[in-house]
Amino acid sequence: MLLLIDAGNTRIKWALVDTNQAPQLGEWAQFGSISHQEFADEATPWSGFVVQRAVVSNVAGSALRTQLAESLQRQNIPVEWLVSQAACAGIKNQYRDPTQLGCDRFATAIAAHALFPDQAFIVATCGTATTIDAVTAEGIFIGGMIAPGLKLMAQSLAQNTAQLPSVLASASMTAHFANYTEAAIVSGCLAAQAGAIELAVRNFSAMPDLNTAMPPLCIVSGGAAKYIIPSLGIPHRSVDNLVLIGLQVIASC
Ligand SMILES: Nc1ncnc2c1ncn2[C@@H]1O[C@H](COP(=O)(O)OP(=O)(O)O)[C@@H](O)[C@H]1O
Ligand SMILES: CC(C)(COP(=O)(O)O)[C@@H](O)C(=O)NCCC(=O)O
Ligand SMILES: [K+]
Repeated sequence: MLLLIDAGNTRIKWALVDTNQAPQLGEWAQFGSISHQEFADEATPWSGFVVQRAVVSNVAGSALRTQLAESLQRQNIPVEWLVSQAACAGIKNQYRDPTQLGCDRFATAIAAHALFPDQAFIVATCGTATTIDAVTAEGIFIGGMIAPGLKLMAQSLAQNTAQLPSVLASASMTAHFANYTEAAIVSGCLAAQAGAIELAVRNFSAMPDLNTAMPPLCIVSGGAAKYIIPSLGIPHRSVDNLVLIGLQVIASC
């Protein structure tokens, strides 16, 4: 089995790929996610399987990297740590320093380019942070935007004001003119998230040298996507676990 791990700043997503079955992208034998705390408490849901190698995207810092390295070493699983590069799997990374690009964003772009070849797209990953990245039909990663994630936005209001409570979104809530505080907070955060995504698509569509007749796709992923999508007023595709799909592409290179 090939183990794919996407260690984000809130959750660790994982998937097991049975490479003997020549699976399609996203066709996994097992997959799931655990919190950092669950992982710290020794939860390794992949440990019941025979794993030949692991490919890991870690953007959650060196302490988690050490925990992951030690855990995988205890299980005798060799690890390949993803580092963003200038080019890989059809993506040309135009970050000023290519290695500075979050490897989760790099893997996400690789995944979306593999799933939607010859398509320009904006890919929004709504996680701890919300990243919104632009990739041309030729696979050029132009660059992107980083904003606080939905939960971070709402928490920052609660932590930095005297009267605002801590609230979480629910999938039934959308950005609207709310008439009570909790809904007004969620609405404002949803409007900021959805508005940023819509602005990115609008601006990317207006770029003169996109040289494609097709308008860019809008692809949305990440743990908070289900809360933000109902407020999106533009055509979009919801695709989960793009980082893991990107790791699956990279592992097969
Ligand atoms: N009920 C909720 N309300 C708002 N945001 C939520 C809620 N549940 C999950 N989230 C969002 O999903 C994020 C986790 O999604 P994930 O893509 O796994 O993040 P990461 O990759 O940064 O670890 C949380 O940080 C939070 O922003
Ligand atoms: C922006 C991120 C924190 C997003 O991580 P996540 O929200 O998935 O935990 C991560 O992509 C990152 O650490 N990037 C490095 C800086 C950059 O991409 O420019
Ligand atoms: K992420």
